[in-house]
Amino acid sequence: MIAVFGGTFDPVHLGHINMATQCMAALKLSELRFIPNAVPVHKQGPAITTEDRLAMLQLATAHDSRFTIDQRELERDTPSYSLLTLEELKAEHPDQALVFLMGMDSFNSLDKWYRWQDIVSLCHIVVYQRPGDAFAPSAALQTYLKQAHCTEPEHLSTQPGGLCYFLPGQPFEAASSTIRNAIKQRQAVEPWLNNTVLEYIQAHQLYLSSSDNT
Ligand SMILES: Nc1ncnc2c1ncn2[C@@H]1O[C@H](COP(=O)(O)OP(=O)(O)OP(=O)(O)O)[C@@H](O)[C@H]1O
Ligand SMILES: O=C(O)c1ccc[n+]([C@@H]2O[C@H](COP(=O)([O-])O)[C@@H](O)[C@H]2O)c1
Repeated sequence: MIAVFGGTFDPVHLGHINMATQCMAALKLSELRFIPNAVPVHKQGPAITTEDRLAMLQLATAHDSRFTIDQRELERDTPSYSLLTLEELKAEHPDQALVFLMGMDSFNSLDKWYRWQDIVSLCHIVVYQRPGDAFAPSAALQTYLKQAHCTEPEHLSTQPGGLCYFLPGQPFEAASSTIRNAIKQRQAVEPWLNNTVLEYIQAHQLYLSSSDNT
């Protein structure tokens, strides 16, 4: 199975690392690829440089060699459509099932993604709970779930894509936008960040400027 975790990671936080860790355990993965995007489709562009986002992702994932970083979206200057990335991965690994990990807020808006129905047939979707984001599928997502909902993670490796699994686990309250705002207001952000990421943010004075996006 090829499992990927796409995000803006601006910055990567412990909520991301928590869900990635839970996903690796539940799906018995030998690798989970973080895929930082370059040009987010549905939100403002990152507040900091690609180099800084990538450096923090490297620091936050360094403790586990099963976490890898796939930089392909950073090399494109067009919108970071997940379908393109998944199609490339499928072409590279035609015999492997594909898994895309996301939080509940992403799942609730999945039917707004570019060619979402092609995405959900190409890969399995694995969803993690997020505090403040209740399960709220649209009618289109409910229809998808009628045939896609899967309760056994073992089933994911038995077919190439098309299933949706809700990963159990403790929700973790953290959001990159909250962290960026807190830093700008000189408030504490320690509970949400890996120590090395916090040190990097402080050393490079990230997210302090009022010109940074929030
Ligand atoms: N605390 C969390 N719990 C569950 N899922 C999360 C959490 N934080 C992020 N995610 C999920 O991780 C993916 C990447 O998230 P992203 O990098 O945009 O971080 P974010 O915290 O949502 O950022 P922002 O606050 O700027 O919107 C998304 O699918 C999102 O739903
Ligand atoms: O392909 C799309 O239309 C699409 C729309 C919204 C989000 N995504 C992807 O979903 C992942 C999480 O997005 P975000 O905005 O929460 O960082 C990230 O990999 C995005 O590129 C993809």
